[in-house]
Amino acid sequence: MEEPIIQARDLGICFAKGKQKKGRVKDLFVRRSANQKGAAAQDFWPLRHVNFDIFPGDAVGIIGRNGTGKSTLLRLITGVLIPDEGYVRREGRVAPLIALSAGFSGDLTGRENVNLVGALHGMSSKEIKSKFDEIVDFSELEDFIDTPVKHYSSGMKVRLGFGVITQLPHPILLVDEALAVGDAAFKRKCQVVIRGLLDQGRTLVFVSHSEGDLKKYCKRGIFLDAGTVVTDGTVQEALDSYKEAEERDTKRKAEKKKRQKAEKEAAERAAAPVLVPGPAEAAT
Ligand SMILES: Nc1ncnc2c1ncn2[C@@H]1O[C@H](COP(=O)(O)OP(=O)(O)OP(=O)(O)O)[C@@H](O)[C@H]1O
Repeated sequence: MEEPIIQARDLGICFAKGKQKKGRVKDLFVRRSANQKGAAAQDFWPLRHVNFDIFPGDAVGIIGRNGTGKSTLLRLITGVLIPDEGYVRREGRVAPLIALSAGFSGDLTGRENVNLVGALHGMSSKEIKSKFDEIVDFSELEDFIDTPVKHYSSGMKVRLGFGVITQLPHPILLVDEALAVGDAAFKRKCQVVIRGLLDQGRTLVFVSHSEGDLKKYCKRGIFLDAGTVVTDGTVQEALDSYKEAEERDTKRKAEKKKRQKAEKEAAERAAAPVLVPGPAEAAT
């Protein structure tokens, strides 16, 4: 049987509310389990007991409401975050487009960032040189390639990030909402590139709120809710499950509002003074 390229088992991560997650490198030396942490009351688990297998060539959409741990899951897959429970195992390197800027340094120019990010992801200077024109051409930043990235718009950063990251030869591509900021022409170009990578047998894990994009790229969908996998099936099944959860939630909220309104009205009625007719009124 084929081996998974990404495997998550009982995966969980704990954050402290109001605090930034502990640093990765420090964490390698000071490793404490979630249960041993001090401010347990402040701890929360955006993801817990998450299990899945992703196979080479899969294109998987990660679906879920805001704050349900989709980006956190991608960060766990890349190894930027370390789980507090369970594990996520990767067979092969990851090309991550998980932040708008793809890890760029604002003070460096586009050109310097291409060299830096390419090198950080393991490209040799010869490889970067050979891909450079294609990256600049794709991102349409010829006139701005020597401008510091901090002066780029979010769309420009994503274009350059997409250009660099999709040139990496790594078998796993992670994309987090990167297409959301692009205009229609950019989206069309991305579609061609992503299709090409999938045709080469790359594996895609794709976070998006766009049903259209999810259906365009992914056959499979994982719906995350309340920190865990609720549905792992076709992208349509995961989307249906997501919509059902949304409808249930909207209904629950409406019912709660109605109940609160009724309770408030009843309390107001109970507190209102009872008007007793005076003797003159009573005589008429
Ligand atoms: N580094 C961090 N430190 C502490 N809490 C964090 C950290 N990163 C994310 N969180 C919290 O973890 C939860 C999950 O966040 P995450 O960004 O993974 O959600 P998401 O599903 O990607 O949301 P969205 O759809 O809005 O992008 C949120 O409550 C968020 O505030």
